[in-house]
Amino acid sequence: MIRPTDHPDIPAPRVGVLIVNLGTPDAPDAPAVKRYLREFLSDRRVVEIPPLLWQPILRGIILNTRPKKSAHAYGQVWTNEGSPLAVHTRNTARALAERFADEGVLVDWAMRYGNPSIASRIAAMKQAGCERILFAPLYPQYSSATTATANDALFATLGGMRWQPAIRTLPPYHDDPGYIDALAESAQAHLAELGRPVDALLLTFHGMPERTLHLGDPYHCQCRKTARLLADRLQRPVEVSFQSRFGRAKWLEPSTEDTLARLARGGVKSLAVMAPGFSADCLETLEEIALRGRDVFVENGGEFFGYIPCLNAETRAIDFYQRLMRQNLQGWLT
Ligand SMILES: C=CC1=C(C)c2cc3[nH]c(cc4nc(cc5[nH]c(cc1n2)c(C)c5CCC(=O)O)C(CCC(=O)O)=C4C)c(C)c3C=C
Ligand SMILES: [Fe+2]
Ligand SMILES: [Fe+2]
Repeated sequence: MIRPTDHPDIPAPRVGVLIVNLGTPDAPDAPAVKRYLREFLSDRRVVEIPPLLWQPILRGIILNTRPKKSAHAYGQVWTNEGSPLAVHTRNTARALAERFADEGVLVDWAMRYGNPSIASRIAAMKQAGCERILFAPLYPQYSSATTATANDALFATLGGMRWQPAIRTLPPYHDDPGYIDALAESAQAHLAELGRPVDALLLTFHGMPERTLHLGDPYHCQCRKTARLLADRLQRPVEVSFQSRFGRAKWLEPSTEDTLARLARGGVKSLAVMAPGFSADCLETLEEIALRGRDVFVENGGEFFGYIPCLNAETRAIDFYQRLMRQNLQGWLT
């Protein structure tokens, strides 16, 4: 007979939470951006063109032109602590780790592309005794190009492990009342800080090729639902648009750039813009929207442009994530 006391050296199985974001270059220079873009844009979930057609375009054209341009853009938003996306994701993990410390839950973070990789952090968590892991891609809306590919990378990692941890993956939280509340409170607080009322509020989401919608990707519908719930909660109308168009295919419409120009030309003088599809500020919000988007609005006759930051690692975000993770850890916490 084996009694528990026969094995006093085996530690109790631990629970871990791994929060995941898209990934970002290690430095704001062309070689680092090239490494990052090569990995990101070679993902068949992101660019759904057969590799025999796509790889020559990627390696022959895009990786020879885009890194320099993108490195310049990254340089405009880079901080002393690193890329904004990495800084906010790390700060979120640290703040959540504190909230869960008493319960012995380990909280870590990883990136789908670049560093720290999902494989390296899963290995480290297993090493630290995590036999149960909640894998949490921080994308409010599900998309094949974000949530699904993060899950793919996780399962590829598990494929190489003899003793796998048990896994739960975080579902999208685009319509979670706690998420809508956090967005609404953030919007209200930042709108008040602007010190003046705005004529319109624009919600900009990252774009996707339109065909992904027809192929059944729920992303577009989930963005629309987030927007509708947030408008209801704020009791004000909102505009919705999709940004960051890439390549020649038709992307979801209306585009953010066109919308900024249309609003300004239509007489909107003061505008607030928010990005409820991004958990953290990054190149796409800080450079594309807060800098270039502002220019488009002003060039077309707009006068005042207020950018409302993402939830990042603000206390209201951490409060929400703590509740969300706790719900998804049900039965795993003692
Ligand atoms: C090639 C097509 C792209 C698809 C499809 C796509 C979907 C998608 N992306 C995000 C979130 C982020 N994207 C970010 C950067 C970024 N995105 C693309 C292209 C596609 N994205 C590129 C080429 C880049 C790199 C920057 C550039 O060269 O312009 C980022 C920011 C990363 C950072 O380092 O700050 C995020 C976040 C979502 C949510 C999404 C689909 C729903
Ligand atoms: Fe993107
Ligand atoms: Fe962009």
